[in-house]
Order: sequence, then C-alpha cells, then structure tokens
Amino acid sequence: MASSGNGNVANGNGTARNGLPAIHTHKKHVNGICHDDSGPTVKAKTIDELHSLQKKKSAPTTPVTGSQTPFATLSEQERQKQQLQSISASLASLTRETGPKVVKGDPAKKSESQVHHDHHHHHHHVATPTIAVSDSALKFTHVLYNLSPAELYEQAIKYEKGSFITSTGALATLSGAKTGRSPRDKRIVKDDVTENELWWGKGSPNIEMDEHTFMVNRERAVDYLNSLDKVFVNDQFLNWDPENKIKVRIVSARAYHSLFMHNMCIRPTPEELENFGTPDFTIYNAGQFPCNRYTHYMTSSTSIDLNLARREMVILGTQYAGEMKKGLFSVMHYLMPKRQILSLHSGCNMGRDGDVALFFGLSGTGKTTLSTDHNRFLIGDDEHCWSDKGVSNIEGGCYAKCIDLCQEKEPDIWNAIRFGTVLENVVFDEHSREVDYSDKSVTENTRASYPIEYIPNAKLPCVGPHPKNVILLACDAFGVLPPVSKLNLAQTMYHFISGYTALVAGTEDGIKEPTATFSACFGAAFIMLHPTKYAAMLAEKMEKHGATGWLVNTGWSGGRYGYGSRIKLPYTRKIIDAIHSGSLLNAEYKKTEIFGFEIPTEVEGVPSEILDPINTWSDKKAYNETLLKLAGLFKKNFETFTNHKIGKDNKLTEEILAAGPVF
Ligand SMILES: Nc1ncnc2c1ncn2[C@@H]1O[C@H](COP(=O)(O)OP(=O)(O)OP(=O)(O)O)[C@@H](O)[C@H]1O
Ligand SMILES: O=C([O-])CC(=O)C(=O)O
Ligand SMILES: [Ca+2]
Ligand SMILES: [Mn+2]
Repeated sequence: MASSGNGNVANGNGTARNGLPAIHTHKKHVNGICHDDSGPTVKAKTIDELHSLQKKKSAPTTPVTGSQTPFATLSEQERQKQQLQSISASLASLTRETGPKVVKGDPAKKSESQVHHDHHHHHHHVATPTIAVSDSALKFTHVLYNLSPAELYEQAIKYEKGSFITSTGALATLSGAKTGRSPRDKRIVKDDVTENELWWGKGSPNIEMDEHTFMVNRERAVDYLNSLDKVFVNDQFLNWDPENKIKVRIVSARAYHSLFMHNMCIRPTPEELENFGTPDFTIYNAGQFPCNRYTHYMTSSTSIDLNLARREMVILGTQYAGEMKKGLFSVMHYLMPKRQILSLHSGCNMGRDGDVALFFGLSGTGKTTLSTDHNRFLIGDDEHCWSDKGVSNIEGGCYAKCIDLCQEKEPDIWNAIRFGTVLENVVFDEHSREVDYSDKSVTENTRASYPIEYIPNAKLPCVGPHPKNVILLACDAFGVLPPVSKLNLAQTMYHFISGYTALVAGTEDGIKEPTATFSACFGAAFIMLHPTKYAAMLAEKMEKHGATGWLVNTGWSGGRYGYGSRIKLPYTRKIIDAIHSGSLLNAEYKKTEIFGFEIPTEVEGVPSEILDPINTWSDKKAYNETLLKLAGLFKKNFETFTNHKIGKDNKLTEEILAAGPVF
C-alpha cells in the first residue's frame, strides 16, 4: 500500500525533509530509523516495478509441453508473427506493394510496445515480432487484438468522448450522428456472378456499385485506419452450427465498435483463436471518416459497401454499430442458401421439452422481447439459420431495444445491462449514472448489446432441433389485425413474403397516420436473393417438419394509433405461452372476413373480447374501413410477387396468391 504521505516521511536521521524535527510516534525504533510497519511492504523498489507487478502476463494459449512433438506446434513467437502478418495483410493498401508495419499493443504504453527496438529483455516480456517490409509509412499501426471487455472499457473511457460507466456497470456510448442503419447507403458490388445471383431492381435492398468504386472506398478506409495510432482487430465467428461456422475479422477505430462486436459475434476460445488463420470475411469500419462524394455512386457522406467476391465490407461515414451486425447478416443471407441453409431474421427459443419456436418480425415488433422468456431457453434474438439438422443462432449476443425498458416487464433484459454491455445513445443522470430509459433526447432507437450468456436461461451452444412453431409478429398500428391468428402453410408464406408491420413514425408531435411497411421475409434490407427463394425454403422446411404458422399482432387494439392502445405485453406473453404449450392448436376457432384468419375464441389469461378486434372498436364503420384499407395495401404490395414461382411445385404459388385478403 502506498503511504498516505501525511507527515511521516522520515529521512533516516530523525529530521523530516523540510528540516523540522520528526514527529515521534510510538512505533518501534531500530537503529534510530522509524519504520512504518502497519502492514507488509510491497515487493518492489520503484513505482515502475510496482506497476509491472500488477499485471500478470496472460499464459500462452498452447502449452509448450504435452503429447505433441515440438515440431507440430509453432513457437509462441512464430505464432504471433503469423498473426501479425495476417493482420498486416488485411490492412494492406492495394495500390502499394506491402502491408503496413503493425505491432501489437497500446501505443500509450511505449515501454511495452517498443521493447523490440532495444536488445535487452525485460524479464517477463515476450518480444513482439514486427513485419519489416513496409512502404506505406514510417510509423507503426498499433493493433489492439481481441481485447477483453475490461481493456475495451478503459480504451473507450480514455479516448472516446461520450463513454461512461452507468450505475449498473454498462458502457454508455454515443454512436454519433447516425443512431440507426442507413439502408439507402448500402451498396453491393455487381459483377458477373452477383449480377445473376442476387436480387436487383424494384423492391430489392441491393443498390449496385462497381468493383472499381469499391476499391476506391476500400483504399480510403484502409488509409484512414492506417493513419491512426491504433486500430482494434476482432477475430470471431458467426453461426453456432460447427459445420457452417464463418470466420470474421473486424478492423475498427473505436473501442465501442470492438466491444459491440465482441458481444454480438461468437467469441473464440483461446485454442480457436490460435488456429484462426485467415478470416473468411473482413469488415473495415472507418465510420468516423466520410466517403468522398466525388466518388462515383456516392449520394451522401455515408457508404456501406459489400463485396462478396473479395469477402469484404467497408463502412464510411456512419458509426452506428448495427451496420456491422446487419452487414454480416446480409453476407449470411448469401452464403447460407448456397448450402441449402435458410437464413432468417428471427428470434428463437426452446421449451423444456425441446419445442422450438421462431419469431419473425420487422424492427420493433417483439423478436427480442418475446424470445427472451424466463420459462424457456433462449437460442437467439435476431439472426438464425435453419439447416437439415435444426436451428442455429448466427450471433453470440443480443441487441435489445431499450426505449421505455421496464424491470418488471422485461426482467431478463434489464438484468443483462451490466458490466460488459454496450448501451447506445441512452441518457443518464450525470451524478448517479442511473439510466433514464424513457428519455429519447438522443434517439428513440436506444439499444443494449450484451453477450447471450447474460440471459440466465440461454441455450449454449445456441442450437436446437427443428421448429414446431413459426410465429410472425406484426405491430399493427391500424389496430385491425387480431392479437393471434392460426395460419395454414399458404397463409404463412403469404404473410412471410409480405413482411408487414405498421409503426408510427414520430410519437411526439401529436397523432400521426400509421404507415404500413412491407419488407419481404421480414427483413428485405438484409436479403440478397429474391424473396421467393427464402420463402420456398421456409415452406419446404415447415411442411417437412410439421411446423405451425401463427400471426401475432403486438400492436394496436381498440382502435388505430391515436384511438386504441398497444396490446399489453402480458397479454401477448399469454398468447405466446398458449402457442408454445400446444393448447392453442386445439382451441376453438372462427374465421375472419377479408383476411380469412382463424382466430381462437379463448386464450387463457387473455380477455376473450379482444381476440376479435371488431369488438374493441366502438366505431364499427371505422373498423371496417380501416380493415379494407389495410387489405388494399397488402394486395398492392403483393402485386410484384404474382409472377414468381415458388418452389418446384406451382400449386403452392397459386395457393399463396389465394391466401391473401379477399374482397
Ligand atoms: N405487446 C407487446 N409485444 C411485444 N413487444 C411490446 C409489446 N408492447 C410493447 N412492446 C415493446 O416493443 C418493443 C419490441 O422491441 P424488440 O426489441 O423486441 O424488437 P425486435 O423485433 O427485436 O426488433 P429489432 O430487429 O430491431 O431488434 C420493446 O420495446 C417492447 O417493450
Ligand atoms: O440492425 C439494427 O439496427 C437493429 C435491428 O435488429 C433491426 O433493425 O432489425
Ligand atoms: Ca431485437
Ligand atoms: Mn433485427
């Protein structure tokens, strides 16, 4: 322990430094020297030595001894060198000959990172090999490689304005000017292959760019990253299915981004990291740096560019971390269907009996809220694969909306917001650091990103058997969709392809018209192939495994937005419980007009009168008009799909077309 320095600094001859006589205490005197023996002293002679004692060197991840021969394993030094070579290759400019000089470690810690320059060895320091060849700069790019959450907290707090520790230990951050994704700035390289494979044109999220422009932006991002003192590099995995795991590398400039991806991707074990090798896909996140609007195709300062042939993604002009997560999801929407695996924008959980449910829905409809269920095992909240073996989560974490988050209604998400969790754009008390989840001052899209194991009943590894229930979520601000409907296969496909929800844009300045959103496969922003490709796969899998489809309205009841109110979360949970338990499957049903939904007459724990929405509207005429209006919007939206065949069997296509609203 350091001395508190209040007057007992003796110089050995009984006189304090300032010349005044030393104050004599009752302590023992040996040879006239006053010893402060109130506790054991440290085993260090200098402050620097003391500091060097504080941090224990992490053990090398491969035991040097063991059954393997010394020739089979690389030396620690050789392994580090290869890792740096791989990172240097990632960061290499493609217009110059060699990669930049990279060195591992924090540039702030000069004594550690530059140890390779001097020839004497510090006793507990493993000399860091460097890559000698470089023409890009004389400086080093310091690489902060797979840092731990604690290290990333320190980096964020020290160097990134707007980073704070909240009262529960989460890292509060700001994502800058962008607090949501920028779908209109997402571009895909159109080449000979993708031209034929991908979905282009009307309704498609894939805005084209050419290879050359991609390279211009890539170079811009790489040069920006190399101009920095340090970059963060994460090597991680996607997909819990061991046979279809994808290795991803994320190069970023902010600790916030590195911690976000640490949480969202699958974290490698030390052994897996050691054998990582070269990544299958690399993200260059230069979000603080804008794209150049003189560059061809650029329509704003933001560009998110995907090159499937190069297996690379470049981010310029947005720091919103969700771009990385959803960019990789797009990649999975391309890679997985090639392997006959269906990628899904859905949450997923499993009951004690192994019954799996998928929760589809657009942003804000309840995937995270409803898949996080205290009575069930969470497989994942947002991105999944459905293969011949069953379901697997693509990610290693969850990304929950936190606007109006309430401990009582969503206890598991509330409790997950602790040390290690990234809290984006929330407002907190400047002294207590208590978060006010109702505050929308920065944005309505406040988010928490946490590792999936922060949810107590997460299913690890995040895989499960074939789904029994497929629940389509819609937040219907028109208030005309029933709280729950049982769907036949054709209806499930119709609503999956439609991908409907209706949210209200601004809740602040008075009542606004709800606007219908149709997003194919409940995630048009992320799909790569034509929607009918995914729909055909879903139909085939649901049929084969006997899954039942449901449509659940998590939106308005008792009138449209401004008149009625959002269906209470406890009621929606009761409905979901009844689906899981199987009790709803055998309930009594009646068929609705127009949409032809099968709606139950009773659900345990839910007032029966709300099950048919007409009962909750006082103005029946207004109800019928609104219902017809919505049905018309569905019809109009579906026109673009009428000419597409689904699957080998044309019969299903006709059935699907007939499964929409009839009026
Ligand atoms: N009846 C209800 N059912 C579900 N969610 C509700 C209900 N009423 C209110 N909510 C709120 O709606 C929001 C649902 O958001 P959630 O995070 O689950 O969206 P998501 O589908 O996961 O979207 P994203 O893909 O953007 O992550 C939560 O804030 C939740 O508290
Ligand atoms: O990607 C995001 O920003 C959040 C999300 O899950 C979605 O919009 O579906
Ligand atoms: Ca979510
Ligand atoms: Mn999502």
